[in-house]
Amino acid sequence: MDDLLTVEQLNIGFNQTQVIKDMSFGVKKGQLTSFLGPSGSGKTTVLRAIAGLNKHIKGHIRLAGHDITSLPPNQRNIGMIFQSYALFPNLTVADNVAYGLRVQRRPKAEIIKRVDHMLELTDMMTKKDAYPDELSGGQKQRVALARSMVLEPQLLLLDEPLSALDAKIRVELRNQIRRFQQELGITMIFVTHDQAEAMAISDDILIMNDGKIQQQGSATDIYERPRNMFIAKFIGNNNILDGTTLRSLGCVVNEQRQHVIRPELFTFDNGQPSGATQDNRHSANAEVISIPGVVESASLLGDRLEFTFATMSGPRLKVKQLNTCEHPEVGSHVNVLLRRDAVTPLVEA
Ligand SMILES: Nc1ncnc2c1ncn2[C@@H]1O[C@H](COP(=O)(O)OP(=O)(O)OP(=O)(O)O)[C@@H](O)[C@H]1O
Repeated sequence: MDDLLTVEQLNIGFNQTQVIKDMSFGVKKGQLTSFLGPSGSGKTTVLRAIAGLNKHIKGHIRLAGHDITSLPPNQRNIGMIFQSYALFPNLTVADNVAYGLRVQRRPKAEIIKRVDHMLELTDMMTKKDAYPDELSGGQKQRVALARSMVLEPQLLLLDEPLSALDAKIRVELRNQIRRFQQELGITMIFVTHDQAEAMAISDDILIMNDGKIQQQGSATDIYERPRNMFIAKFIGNNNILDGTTLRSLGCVVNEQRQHVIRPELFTFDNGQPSGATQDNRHSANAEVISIPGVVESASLLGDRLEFTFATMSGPRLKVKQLNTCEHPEVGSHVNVLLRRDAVTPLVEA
C-alpha cells in the first residue's frame, strides 16, 4: 500500500535545543497510524509540523507526492482535532458541522446533505439544534470529529482527542473513531501516550522517544517483536533477561543479547512439585523448557493473576495467567514451562 504522507529528515529545534532529531517515516493511505510515546517525546511537535503550525522546521513533508513543507495550514487539506474540542460556542451542533462548507461556499442542498450524513454517522442527529455547552465531553468530541470529517480532508490529525474524557467514554469513543475511519476510508494520525489505546485501534504504530522513532509497526509487531530496550520496557509488563541468565535457566540463546519474555507465555506445570517432571524438557534443545522455582506472590488483576516466580537458579520471573486457569498457591514449589520460541531477542541494544 502507498504512503499518503512522507516525512523526510525532519529536524525541529526550540531555543537551540533540538527536539525532533532527523525523523523519517511514512503514513499509509486509508490507515490509522498512532504516534505513541511518553510525555515530551515529540508527538505533538511532529503533528503540528505536518499541519503547518510550526514554521521553523528542516526537512520535507510530502502529501500525496506534493511537497507541502512550506504551504500554509489552510492550503494543506489536512484536518486537525484537539483535546479541547474547540467548537464555536455560539453555533448549534449543525451549524458547527456546516461551518467549513459554508466558508467554502458550497451549495445549500449539498451542505444539508453532507451535514446530515455526518450527524447520522456520529449519532448526533437528535442534538443538531443544541449548543456546545449543552453537550457532554464525548458528544462535543463527536461534533468536532463531524466538523472535520465533513470537509473530507486527505489526512486527519487527532492530538490526544480522548484525554479529557473519563475511562468508559474514552473506550467507546476510540472505537467510534476507528469505525468512522474505516467507514469513510480516512487516513488518520492519532496521538496518544496510552499504549492500550494505540494498540486497540491502530493499523500502524510509530513509537517515539526523545525526538526519535524507536519502532514503527503493527500492534502485533511491536508487542511480539520489540526492537530495543526502550520498547521492551514501554510496551507491556515484560521479563527482560540477558543471555547468560537465560542460559542458567536452561535456555540456549545468543549470550550477547538481551531478551524479552511476555509474562503470559509461561504456564505452570500442572502444579506438580518441582522434580516431578520425568521427561527431557530440561534439555536445552527441547521445544519446551521447564524451570523449577517457588511461587513468591500472586496479585489479582481482574481477569488475570500476576505471579512472582523465584527460580532456583536466581532470577525472578513475572508470570501471568487467566484467572479461570488452575494455579498454584503462594509458597508452592512448581515448574513453569516456557516454549523456546517465546524468547524474543532484542535486535538493538
Ligand atoms: N513552543 C515550544 N518552545 C520550546 N520547547 C517546546 C515547544 N514545544 C515543545 N517543546 C519541547 O519539545 C519537546 C517535545 O514536546 P511535545 O509537546 O512534542 O511532546 P509530546 O510527546 O507531544 O508530549 P505530551 O504527551 O506531554 O503532549 C518537549 O521537551 C517540549 O518541552
